[in-house]
Amino acid sequence: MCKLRDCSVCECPENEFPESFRRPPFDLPADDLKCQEGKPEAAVDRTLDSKVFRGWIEVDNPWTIDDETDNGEMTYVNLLLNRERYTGPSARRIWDAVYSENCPKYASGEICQEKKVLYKLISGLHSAISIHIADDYLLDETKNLWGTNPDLMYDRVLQYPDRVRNLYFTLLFVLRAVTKAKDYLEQAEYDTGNAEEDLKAQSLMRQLLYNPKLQAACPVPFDEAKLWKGQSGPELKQQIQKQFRISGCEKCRLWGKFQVLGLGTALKILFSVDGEYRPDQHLQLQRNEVIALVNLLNRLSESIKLVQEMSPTFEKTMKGLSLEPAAKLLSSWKRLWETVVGDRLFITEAWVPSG
Ligand SMILES: Cc1cc2nc3c(=O)[nH]c(=O)nc-3n(C[C@H](O)[C@H](O)[C@H](O)COP(=O)(O)OP(=O)(O)OC[C@H]3O[C@@H](n4cnc5c(N)ncnc54)[C@H](O)[C@@H]3O)c2cc1C
Repeated sequence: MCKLRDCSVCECPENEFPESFRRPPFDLPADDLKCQEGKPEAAVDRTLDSKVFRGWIEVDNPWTIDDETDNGEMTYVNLLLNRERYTGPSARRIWDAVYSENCPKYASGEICQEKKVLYKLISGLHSAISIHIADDYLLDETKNLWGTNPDLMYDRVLQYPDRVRNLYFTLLFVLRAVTKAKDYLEQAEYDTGNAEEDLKAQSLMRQLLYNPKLQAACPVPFDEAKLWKGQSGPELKQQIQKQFRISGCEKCRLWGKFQVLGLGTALKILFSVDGEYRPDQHLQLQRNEVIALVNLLNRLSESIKLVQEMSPTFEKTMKGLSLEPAAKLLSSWKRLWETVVGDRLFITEAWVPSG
Protein backbone atom coordinates (compact mmCIF):
# COMPACT_ATOMS: atom_id res chain seq x y z
CA MET A 1 0.00 0.00 0.00
CA CYS A 2 1.24 3.43 -0.88
CA LYS A 3 1.79 5.68 2.16
CA LEU A 4 0.79 8.83 0.28
CA ARG A 5 -2.85 9.51 1.07
CA ASP A 6 -3.79 10.73 -2.39
CA CYS A 7 -2.00 7.89 -4.02
CA SER A 8 -3.77 5.04 -2.28
CA VAL A 9 -6.31 3.06 -4.21
CA CYS A 10 -9.76 2.59 -2.81
CA GLU A 11 -11.18 -0.85 -3.43
CA CYS A 12 -14.84 -1.67 -3.57
CA PRO A 13 -16.65 -3.69 -0.92
CA GLU A 14 -17.82 -7.10 -2.02
CA ASN A 15 -21.45 -6.11 -2.15
CA GLU A 16 -20.65 -3.81 -5.06
CA PHE A 17 -19.50 -6.75 -7.12
CA PRO A 18 -21.56 -7.41 -10.20
CA GLU A 19 -23.41 -10.65 -9.68
CA SER A 20 -22.19 -12.18 -12.89
CA PHE A 21 -18.56 -11.74 -11.85
CA ARG A 22 -19.05 -13.93 -8.81
CA ARG A 23 -18.81 -17.57 -9.66
CA PRO A 24 -19.33 -19.35 -7.37
CA PRO A 25 -21.18 -16.73 -5.32
CA PHE A 26 -19.78 -15.90 -1.94
CA ASP A 27 -21.38 -14.33 1.10
CA LEU A 28 -21.71 -10.59 1.16
CA PRO A 29 -20.73 -8.59 4.19
CA ALA A 30 -23.77 -7.37 6.11
CA ASP A 31 -22.62 -3.79 6.39
CA ASP A 32 -22.01 -1.60 3.40
CA LEU A 33 -18.43 -0.42 3.72
CA LYS A 34 -18.41 2.88 1.93
CA CYS A 35 -15.37 3.40 -0.15
CA GLN A 36 -14.09 6.88 0.55
CA GLU A 37 -11.43 8.16 -1.67
CA GLY A 38 -8.28 9.52 -0.11
CA LYS A 39 -9.08 8.35 3.41
CA PRO A 40 -6.51 6.03 4.94
CA GLU A 41 -9.37 3.95 6.32
CA ALA A 42 -10.43 3.15 2.78
CA ALA A 43 -8.30 0.11 3.32
CA VAL A 44 -7.82 -2.46 0.68
CA ASP A 45 -9.86 -5.51 1.40
CA ARG A 46 -8.08 -8.47 -0.09
CA THR A 47 -10.35 -11.14 1.21
CA LEU A 48 -11.64 -12.11 -2.21
CA ASP A 49 -11.54 -15.67 -3.30
CA SER A 50 -8.94 -15.57 -6.03
CA LYS A 51 -10.31 -18.74 -7.59
CA VAL A 52 -13.30 -16.91 -8.96
CA PHE A 53 -11.11 -14.83 -11.24
CA ARG A 54 -9.15 -17.64 -12.72
CA GLY A 55 -10.93 -17.38 -16.04
CA TRP A 56 -9.63 -13.86 -16.47
CA ILE A 57 -5.96 -14.51 -16.16
CA GLU A 58 -5.61 -17.68 -18.15
CA VAL A 59 -4.60 -15.90 -21.32
CA ASP A 60 -1.79 -13.43 -20.90
CA ASN A 61 -1.54 -10.54 -23.31
CA PRO A 62 1.87 -11.01 -24.94
CA TRP A 63 2.16 -7.25 -25.34
CA THR A 64 2.26 -6.57 -21.63
CA ILE A 65 4.39 -7.97 -18.86
CA ASP A 66 3.37 -8.04 -15.28
CA ASP A 67 6.61 -7.63 -13.39
CA GLU A 68 5.04 -7.57 -9.98
CA THR A 69 4.51 -10.34 -7.54
CA ASP A 70 1.00 -11.01 -8.69
CA ASN A 71 -0.34 -14.11 -7.10
CA GLY A 72 -3.42 -14.31 -9.21
CA GLU A 73 -5.57 -12.22 -6.88
CA MET A 74 -7.75 -9.61 -8.43
CA THR A 75 -9.47 -6.70 -6.78
CA TYR A 76 -12.50 -4.74 -7.84
CA VAL A 77 -11.99 -1.01 -8.23
CA ASN A 78 -14.46 1.68 -9.13
CA LEU A 79 -12.45 3.97 -11.34
CA LEU A 80 -14.74 6.92 -10.67
CA LEU A 81 -13.70 6.80 -7.02
CA ASN A 82 -10.03 6.52 -7.95
CA ARG A 83 -9.67 9.25 -10.52
CA GLU A 84 -6.41 9.75 -12.30
CA ARG A 85 -5.04 12.90 -10.67
CA TYR A 86 -2.01 14.37 -8.95
CA THR A 87 -0.73 11.90 -6.40
CA GLY A 88 2.14 13.77 -4.81
CA PRO A 89 5.73 14.33 -5.83
CA SER A 90 7.22 11.41 -7.71
CA ALA A 91 10.61 10.68 -9.02
CA ARG A 92 11.42 11.74 -12.55
CA ARG A 93 13.22 8.47 -13.03
CA ILE A 94 9.90 6.62 -13.38
CA TRP A 95 9.50 7.86 -16.92
CA ASP A 96 13.22 7.66 -17.64
CA ALA A 97 12.99 3.97 -16.82
CA VAL A 98 9.93 3.53 -19.02
CA TYR A 99 11.62 5.22 -21.98
CA SER A 100 14.93 3.47 -21.57
CA GLU A 101 13.33 0.05 -21.18
CA ASN A 102 11.01 0.49 -24.08
CA CYS A 103 12.92 2.67 -26.47
CA PRO A 104 16.63 1.88 -26.27
CA LYS A 105 18.50 3.79 -28.91
CA TYR A 106 20.48 1.92 -31.49
CA ALA A 107 24.24 2.24 -31.23
CA SER A 108 24.14 4.58 -34.22
CA GLY A 109 21.66 6.81 -32.42
CA GLU A 110 19.01 5.97 -35.00
CA ILE A 111 15.68 4.55 -33.99
CA CYS A 112 13.98 2.22 -36.42
CA GLN A 113 10.42 2.74 -37.59
CA GLU A 114 8.94 0.20 -35.19
CA LYS A 115 10.71 1.71 -32.20
CA LYS A 116 9.58 5.16 -33.24
CA VAL A 117 6.03 3.94 -33.03
CA LEU A 118 6.56 2.56 -29.57
CA TYR A 119 8.26 5.79 -28.48
CA LYS A 120 5.36 7.86 -29.83
CA LEU A 121 2.82 5.65 -28.09
CA ILE A 122 4.57 5.99 -24.76
CA SER A 123 5.13 9.70 -25.21
CA GLY A 124 1.46 10.14 -26.14
CA LEU A 125 0.42 8.24 -23.04
CA HIS A 126 2.85 10.35 -21.01
CA SER A 127 1.25 13.54 -22.38
CA ALA A 128 -2.24 12.27 -21.53
CA ILE A 129 -1.21 11.39 -17.97
CA SER A 130 0.52 14.77 -17.49
CA ILE A 131 -2.59 16.57 -18.72
CA HIS A 132 -4.81 14.70 -16.30
CA ILE A 133 -2.43 15.42 -13.43
CA ALA A 134 -2.47 19.12 -14.32
CA ASP A 135 -6.24 19.10 -14.68
CA ASP A 136 -6.80 17.62 -11.23
CA TYR A 137 -3.99 19.09 -9.18
CA LEU A 138 -3.56 19.77 -5.47
CA LEU A 139 -3.39 23.57 -5.68
CA ASP A 140 -3.29 24.24 -1.95
CA GLU A 141 -2.39 21.41 0.38
CA THR A 142 -3.39 23.23 3.59
CA LYS A 143 -6.91 23.87 2.25
CA ASN A 144 -7.05 20.58 0.36
CA LEU A 145 -7.94 22.65 -2.69
CA TRP A 146 -7.97 20.77 -6.01
CA GLY A 147 -8.29 22.24 -9.48
CA THR A 148 -6.66 22.86 -12.84
CA ASN A 149 -3.06 23.96 -12.97
CA PRO A 150 -2.75 25.52 -16.45
CA ASP A 151 0.92 26.42 -16.03
CA LEU A 152 1.79 22.83 -15.32
CA MET A 153 -0.16 21.73 -18.37
CA TYR A 154 1.74 24.23 -20.47
CA ASP A 155 5.13 23.41 -18.95
CA ARG A 156 4.75 19.68 -19.33
CA VAL A 157 2.86 19.30 -22.59
CA LEU A 158 1.40 22.28 -24.43
CA GLN A 159 4.66 24.05 -25.13
CA TYR A 160 5.98 20.96 -26.92
CA PRO A 161 4.30 20.35 -30.31
CA ASP A 162 5.81 16.87 -30.52
CA ARG A 163 4.23 15.84 -27.22
CA VAL A 164 0.85 17.10 -28.41
CA ARG A 165 1.37 15.35 -31.75
CA ASN A 166 2.23 12.10 -30.00
CA LEU A 167 -0.96 12.36 -27.97
CA TYR A 168 -2.97 12.51 -31.20
CA PHE A 169 -0.89 9.70 -32.66
CA THR A 170 -1.66 7.45 -29.69
CA LEU A 171 -5.34 8.29 -29.92
CA LEU A 172 -5.45 7.39 -33.62
CA PHE A 173 -3.56 4.18 -32.97
CA VAL A 174 -6.06 3.10 -30.32
CA LEU A 175 -8.98 4.28 -32.40
CA ARG A 176 -7.74 2.15 -35.28
CA ALA A 177 -7.61 -0.90 -33.01
CA VAL A 178 -11.13 -0.24 -31.76
CA THR A 179 -12.57 0.21 -35.25
CA LYS A 180 -10.65 -2.80 -36.54
CA ALA A 181 -12.12 -5.04 -33.88
CA LYS A 182 -15.58 -3.55 -34.10
CA ASP A 183 -17.33 -6.83 -34.93
CA TYR A 184 -15.67 -8.46 -31.97
CA LEU A 185 -16.32 -5.56 -29.62
CA GLU A 186 -19.94 -5.38 -30.65
CA GLN A 187 -20.42 -9.04 -29.70
CA ALA A 188 -18.41 -8.88 -26.46
CA GLU A 189 -20.29 -9.52 -23.25
CA TYR A 190 -21.14 -6.40 -21.31
CA ASP A 191 -22.74 -8.09 -18.37
CA THR A 192 -22.50 -6.77 -14.86
CA GLY A 193 -25.87 -8.05 -13.70
CA ASN A 194 -27.36 -4.57 -13.91
CA ALA A 195 -29.58 -4.94 -16.97
CA GLU A 196 -30.10 -1.22 -17.42
CA GLU A 197 -26.39 -0.38 -17.26
CA ASP A 198 -25.53 -3.32 -19.50
CA LEU A 199 -27.94 -2.20 -22.21
CA LYS A 200 -26.55 1.32 -21.95
CA ALA A 201 -22.99 0.04 -22.29
CA GLN A 202 -23.94 -2.03 -25.35
CA SER A 203 -25.72 0.88 -26.93
CA LEU A 204 -22.81 3.26 -26.27
CA MET A 205 -20.39 0.74 -27.71
CA ARG A 206 -22.47 0.49 -30.87
CA GLN A 207 -22.67 4.27 -31.12
CA LEU A 208 -18.91 4.46 -30.87
CA LEU A 209 -18.18 1.61 -33.27
CA TYR A 210 -20.64 2.72 -35.94
CA ASN A 211 -20.35 6.46 -35.52
CA PRO A 212 -20.87 7.72 -39.10
CA LYS A 213 -18.98 10.95 -38.43
CA LEU A 214 -16.04 8.99 -37.17
CA GLN A 215 -16.11 6.64 -40.13
CA ALA A 216 -16.30 9.52 -42.59
CA ALA A 217 -13.65 11.69 -40.97
CA CYS A 218 -11.27 8.95 -40.04
CA PRO A 219 -11.82 5.80 -42.14
CA VAL A 220 -8.36 4.37 -41.46
CA PRO A 221 -6.90 6.33 -38.55
CA PHE A 222 -3.61 4.49 -38.72
CA ASP A 223 -2.01 2.14 -41.22
CA GLU A 224 -0.47 -0.64 -39.21
CA ALA A 225 0.28 -2.61 -42.38
CA LYS A 226 3.28 -0.34 -42.87
CA LEU A 227 4.80 -1.54 -39.64
CA TRP A 228 6.83 -4.61 -38.88
CA LYS A 229 8.02 -4.74 -42.46
CA GLY A 230 11.57 -3.66 -41.65
CA GLN A 231 14.52 -6.02 -41.89
CA SER A 232 14.51 -6.94 -38.24
CA GLY A 233 10.74 -6.70 -37.85
CA PRO A 234 9.97 -10.05 -36.19
CA GLU A 235 12.96 -9.78 -33.87
CA LEU A 236 12.02 -6.26 -32.81
CA LYS A 237 8.42 -7.24 -32.33
CA GLN A 238 9.54 -9.95 -29.94
CA GLN A 239 11.87 -7.59 -28.10
CA ILE A 240 9.22 -4.93 -27.71
CA GLN A 241 6.71 -7.49 -26.52
CA LYS A 242 9.12 -8.39 -23.74
CA GLN A 243 9.80 -4.83 -22.68
CA PHE A 244 6.43 -3.25 -22.36
CA ARG A 245 6.32 -2.59 -18.65
CA ILE A 246 5.51 0.25 -16.28
CA SER A 247 5.71 0.61 -12.52
CA GLY A 248 5.25 3.46 -10.02
CA CYS A 249 3.17 4.48 -7.01
CA GLU A 250 -0.07 2.68 -6.20
CA LYS A 251 -2.53 4.91 -8.04
CA CYS A 252 0.02 5.54 -10.79
CA ARG A 253 0.32 1.79 -11.08
CA LEU A 254 -3.44 1.35 -11.20
CA TRP A 255 -3.80 3.80 -14.08
CA GLY A 256 -0.41 3.05 -15.55
CA LYS A 257 -0.97 -0.69 -15.74
CA PHE A 258 -4.50 -0.19 -16.87
CA GLN A 259 -3.55 2.15 -19.72
CA VAL A 260 -0.61 0.01 -20.69
CA LEU A 261 -2.99 -2.93 -20.83
CA GLY A 262 -5.14 -0.77 -23.12
CA LEU A 263 -2.15 -0.07 -25.35
CA GLY A 264 -1.17 -3.74 -25.23
CA THR A 265 -4.68 -4.66 -26.30
CA ALA A 266 -4.51 -2.20 -29.19
CA LEU A 267 -1.20 -3.75 -30.27
CA LYS A 268 -2.64 -7.22 -29.90
CA ILE A 269 -5.58 -6.34 -32.15
CA LEU A 270 -3.53 -4.51 -34.74
CA PHE A 271 -0.84 -7.11 -35.07
CA SER A 272 -2.74 -10.33 -34.63
CA VAL A 273 -5.44 -9.60 -37.17
CA ASP A 274 -4.69 -9.21 -40.88
CA GLY A 275 -6.73 -6.58 -42.64
CA GLU A 276 -10.16 -6.03 -41.18
CA TYR A 277 -11.23 -8.35 -38.40
CA ARG A 278 -13.63 -11.07 -39.48
CA PRO A 279 -15.38 -13.41 -37.07
CA ASP A 280 -13.49 -16.39 -38.55
CA GLN A 281 -10.16 -14.83 -37.54
CA HIS A 282 -8.72 -15.71 -34.18
CA LEU A 283 -9.01 -12.87 -31.71
CA GLN A 284 -9.60 -13.52 -28.06
CA LEU A 285 -9.82 -10.60 -25.68
CA GLN A 286 -10.35 -10.81 -21.96
CA ARG A 287 -12.94 -8.66 -20.26
CA ASN A 288 -10.16 -6.61 -18.69
CA GLU A 289 -8.59 -5.96 -22.07
CA VAL A 290 -11.83 -4.66 -23.55
CA ILE A 291 -12.40 -2.42 -20.54
CA ALA A 292 -8.80 -1.15 -20.62
CA LEU A 293 -8.96 -0.45 -24.35
CA VAL A 294 -12.16 1.59 -24.14
CA ASN A 295 -11.03 3.43 -21.04
CA LEU A 296 -7.74 4.30 -22.68
CA LEU A 297 -9.65 5.74 -25.62
CA ASN A 298 -11.66 7.74 -23.14
CA ARG A 299 -8.54 8.98 -21.31
CA LEU A 300 -6.88 10.03 -24.55
CA SER A 301 -9.93 11.80 -25.91
CA GLU A 302 -10.46 13.58 -22.59
CA SER A 303 -6.84 14.78 -22.74
CA ILE A 304 -7.28 16.07 -26.25
CA LYS A 305 -10.41 17.89 -25.24
CA LEU A 306 -8.45 19.55 -22.43
CA VAL A 307 -5.60 20.44 -24.77
CA GLN A 308 -8.08 22.13 -27.07
CA GLU A 309 -9.80 23.95 -24.24
CA MET A 310 -6.57 25.20 -22.70
CA SER A 311 -4.55 26.06 -25.80
CA PRO A 312 -6.40 29.28 -26.74
CA THR A 313 -5.60 30.68 -23.29
CA PHE A 314 -1.93 30.20 -23.94
CA GLU A 315 -2.12 31.33 -27.53
CA LYS A 316 -3.51 34.61 -26.22
CA THR A 317 -1.00 35.07 -23.43
CA MET A 318 1.94 34.05 -25.56
CA LYS A 319 0.62 36.22 -28.44
CA GLY A 320 1.00 33.23 -30.72
CA LEU A 321 4.79 33.34 -30.47
CA SER A 322 6.11 30.27 -28.78
CA LEU A 323 2.93 28.26 -29.33
CA GLU A 324 2.78 28.91 -33.03
CA PRO A 325 3.73 25.41 -34.22
CA ALA A 326 1.52 23.73 -31.65
CA ALA A 327 -1.34 26.11 -32.40
CA LYS A 328 -1.20 25.35 -36.13
CA LEU A 329 -1.11 21.66 -35.48
CA LEU A 330 -3.97 21.94 -33.04
CA SER A 331 -6.25 23.89 -35.31
CA SER A 332 -6.03 21.28 -38.06
CA TRP A 333 -6.56 18.45 -35.58
CA LYS A 334 -9.34 20.41 -34.01
CA ARG A 335 -11.28 20.52 -37.25
CA LEU A 336 -11.03 16.75 -37.60
CA TRP A 337 -11.82 16.17 -33.96
CA GLU A 338 -14.82 18.43 -33.87
CA THR A 339 -16.42 16.52 -36.70
CA VAL A 340 -15.96 13.32 -34.79
CA VAL A 341 -16.51 13.89 -31.10
CA GLY A 342 -19.95 14.09 -29.67
CA ASP A 343 -20.61 10.70 -28.27
CA ARG A 344 -18.22 9.78 -25.57
CA LEU A 345 -18.09 6.50 -23.82
CA PHE A 346 -17.38 5.80 -20.21
CA ILE A 347 -16.89 2.41 -18.69
CA THR A 348 -16.16 3.07 -15.10
CA GLU A 349 -15.31 -0.18 -13.49
CA ALA A 350 -12.51 -2.59 -13.99
CA TRP A 351 -10.80 -5.53 -12.52
CA VAL A 352 -7.19 -4.82 -11.85
CA PRO A 353 -4.50 -7.18 -10.66
CA SER A 354 -3.72 -6.50 -7.03
CA GLY A 355 -0.40 -5.04 -5.98
C1 LIG B 1 2.51 5.06 -15.81
C2 LIG B 1 2.61 6.26 -14.93
C3 LIG B 1 1.46 6.76 -14.36
C4 LIG B 1 1.54 7.88 -13.54
N1 LIG B 1 0.40 8.34 -12.99
C5 LIG B 1 0.44 9.41 -12.18
C6 LIG B 1 -0.74 9.89 -11.56
O1 LIG B 1 -1.82 9.32 -11.70
N2 LIG B 1 -0.62 10.99 -10.78
C7 LIG B 1 0.58 11.63 -10.56
O2 LIG B 1 0.61 12.63 -9.85
N3 LIG B 1 1.71 11.16 -11.11
C8 LIG B 1 1.68 10.08 -11.91
N4 LIG B 1 2.84 9.62 -12.48
C9 LIG B 1 4.08 10.39 -12.28
C10 LIG B 1 4.08 11.62 -13.24
O3 LIG B 1 3.81 11.21 -14.58
C11 LIG B 1 5.40 12.36 -13.24
O4 LIG B 1 6.45 11.46 -13.42
C12 LIG B 1 5.66 13.16 -11.98
O5 LIG B 1 4.58 14.03 -11.77
C13 LIG B 1 6.97 14.00 -12.08
O6 LIG B 1 6.85 14.88 -13.19
P1 LIG B 1 8.08 15.65 -13.86
O7 LIG B 1 7.75 17.08 -14.00
O8 LIG B 1 9.34 15.33 -13.13
O9 LIG B 1 8.20 15.12 -15.35
P2 LIG B 1 7.79 13.72 -15.93
O10 LIG B 1 6.38 13.78 -16.38
O11 LIG B 1 8.19 12.65 -14.97
O12 LIG B 1 8.74 13.63 -17.21
C14 LIG B 1 10.13 13.26 -17.13
C15 LIG B 1 10.86 13.78 -18.37
O13 LIG B 1 10.34 13.13 -19.55
C16 LIG B 1 10.28 14.06 -20.64
N5 LIG B 1 8.87 14.16 -21.08
C17 LIG B 1 7.83 14.73 -20.42
N6 LIG B 1 6.68 14.55 -21.11
C18 LIG B 1 7.01 13.88 -22.23
C19 LIG B 1 6.27 13.39 -23.33
N7 LIG B 1 4.94 13.54 -23.43
N8 LIG B 1 6.92 12.74 -24.32
C20 LIG B 1 8.25 12.55 -24.24
N9 LIG B 1 9.02 12.97 -23.22
C21 LIG B 1 8.41 13.63 -22.22
C22 LIG B 1 10.84 15.36 -20.13
O14 LIG B 1 12.19 15.43 -20.47
C23 LIG B 1 10.65 15.26 -18.63
O15 LIG B 1 11.55 16.05 -17.91
C24 LIG B 1 2.79 8.50 -13.30
C25 LIG B 1 3.95 7.98 -13.86
C26 LIG B 1 3.87 6.88 -14.67
C27 LIG B 1 5.13 6.32 -15.26
